Amino acid sequence: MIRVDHAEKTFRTKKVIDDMSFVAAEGSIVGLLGANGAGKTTLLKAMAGLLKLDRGAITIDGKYPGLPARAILTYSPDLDIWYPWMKLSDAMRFLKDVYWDWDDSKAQHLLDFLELSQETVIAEASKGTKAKMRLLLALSRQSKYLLLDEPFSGIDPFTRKLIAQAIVEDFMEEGQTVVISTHEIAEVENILDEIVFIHEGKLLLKGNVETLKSDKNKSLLEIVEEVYDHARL
Ligand SMILES: Nc1ncnc2c1ncn2[C@@H]1O[C@H](COP(=O)(O)OP(=O)(O)OP(=O)(O)O)[C@@H](O)[C@H]1O
Repeated sequence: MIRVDHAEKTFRTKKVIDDMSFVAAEGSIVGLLGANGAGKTTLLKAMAGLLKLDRGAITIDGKYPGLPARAILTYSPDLDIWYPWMKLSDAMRFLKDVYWDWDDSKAQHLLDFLELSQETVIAEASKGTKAKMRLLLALSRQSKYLLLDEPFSGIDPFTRKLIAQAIVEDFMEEGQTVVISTHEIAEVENILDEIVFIHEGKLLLKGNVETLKSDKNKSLLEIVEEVYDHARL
């Protein structure tokens, strides 16, 4: 379980995470939703141990982010982290050398499904292809916790839906917990179990997607838009 407990983070004078608390239960897919600048990446980085909170705490199965939790968590950032000369095969080899949970057969399956070539130089690939490569590199590890920052950004809407569904049906590990930050609410609402909707660092709405939808008799996008409009008044 990932537990976020009264998390706070300020950059210079701006509070970008403000007294945030929620839980990502084991085996669930949680959508971290919010407009540009809401604080999604900051929160994911704090979960991954890449930045320190000013107040509050995050734990992953009771362990603090960073080194203690690294063996059970994969963080896939929304940017290129590879050297410009690296081919997809170089990045795959690197991760295989570093992580014991790299799964060769899953990587091969993902190469076929996402129609990727190992020979492609990552820096030279299109935006959509880079996004698919990031997904392959993240999903080929069998880690218990998976943090995906904007995994569908740059992928066309038709393919997005297909990939989102495949993540759940074909590529998720048993009991794996996935946190996905995204703006693409309509395309992913079918795969999400829970949502955490944030705005300017504050938590506006959290809950089970099916319960929220049946309580309000609306789509997830409509519910989130309503809450967002209300918060901006
Ligand atoms: N290192 C930093 N120094 C100063 N401010 C920062 C830093 N990183 C993020 N911020 C600010 O924190 C706020 C939240 O940024 P964050 O990247 O977490 O938002 P986001 O929800 O991921 O946005 P987007 O959807 O546009 O990617 C923004 O106002 C951003 O400018």
